Amino acid sequence: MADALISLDGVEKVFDVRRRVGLMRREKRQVRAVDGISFEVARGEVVGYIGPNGAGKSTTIKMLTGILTPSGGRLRVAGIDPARERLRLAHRIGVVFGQRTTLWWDLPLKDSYGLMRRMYRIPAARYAQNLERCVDRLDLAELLDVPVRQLSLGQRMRGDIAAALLHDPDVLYLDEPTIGLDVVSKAKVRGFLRQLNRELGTTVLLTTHDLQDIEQLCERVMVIDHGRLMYDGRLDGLHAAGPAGESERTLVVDLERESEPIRVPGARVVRVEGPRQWLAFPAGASAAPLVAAVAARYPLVDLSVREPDIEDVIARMYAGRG
Ligand SMILES: Nc1ncnc2c1ncn2[C@@H]1O[C@H](COP(=O)(O)OP(=O)(O)OP(=O)(O)O)[C@@H](O)[C@H]1O
Repeated sequence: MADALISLDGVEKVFDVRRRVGLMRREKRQVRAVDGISFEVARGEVVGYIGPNGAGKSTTIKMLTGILTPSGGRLRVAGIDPARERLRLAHRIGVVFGQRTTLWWDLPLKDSYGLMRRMYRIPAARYAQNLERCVDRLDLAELLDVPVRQLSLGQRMRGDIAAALLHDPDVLYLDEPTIGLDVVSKAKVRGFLRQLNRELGTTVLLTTHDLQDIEQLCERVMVIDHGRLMYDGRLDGLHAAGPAGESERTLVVDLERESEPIRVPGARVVRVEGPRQWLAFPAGASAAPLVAAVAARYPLVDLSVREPDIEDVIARMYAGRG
């Protein structure tokens, strides 16, 4: 990739773990948290990095920030080896951990930002401009004088995102940025990130368990499991990556009244709740003949088609390859 901002080549991270077995004995064991991962991210991309608990996502992000040193392989961010030049890298990246704040708990938001300004030696004009943009777009004006500990989770998250952007990073790492937020706050955060990428071309690497984050923000996803890359490509391609023929869509049918499970060719009933029934059919097949068949034989009130759930598809992908 000519314009790769992030590149990993066979990156590994092995942890030595000591475990007590019985009363006296200790057992030494190695955990391969990241097991030979290679990928590149171009400037301006928004990439989702997803996988089940313990897959190795946080370990990868920690290596990309220089917090952890890889056990093997080669890694570069903006041309910098993160573990060797962590401080230089800090000026080029922004990091937001959903579960943890980088702000000073007892200080008003604006004082935290002032400290960031000094830490990163941000020139006054640039600082003023970046702060104004974040305050405006993230709705922070009313919150600047409030100590961080008094902010709600959604407000605190917006405050954290602003803090990560004051020094104009090329790359933003987001680890679960919408975890625990209500629907309105999630929408605000996602909207801001889309705008940030569109207007400033900031490259984003996003770790999340919320598949709506991925659907609304990322054109490309990488799926990691047991420290290995299982999939790297477009989101819609994930469906095709599942075991052949298993990806399904669902026809949700509302009948006039409760009835026996619907019987039509090419679909099977997977759930019944009162007058509502769910019929699964192959994702590649057209819904039209199915809808016609149901409408011809059953008294209908309403119909809708549900696309395959990405979480299901990923689960199936793991099951198929595991
Ligand atoms: N400091 C450490 N010492 C020992 N083992 C670790 C350490 N950090 C992570 N691991 C192990 O490495 C593996 C990958 O963990 P990691 O936190 O990267 O997963 P994750 O994909 O971020 O999971 P989650 O979605 O739960 O945050 C797990 O088996 C974990 O127990």
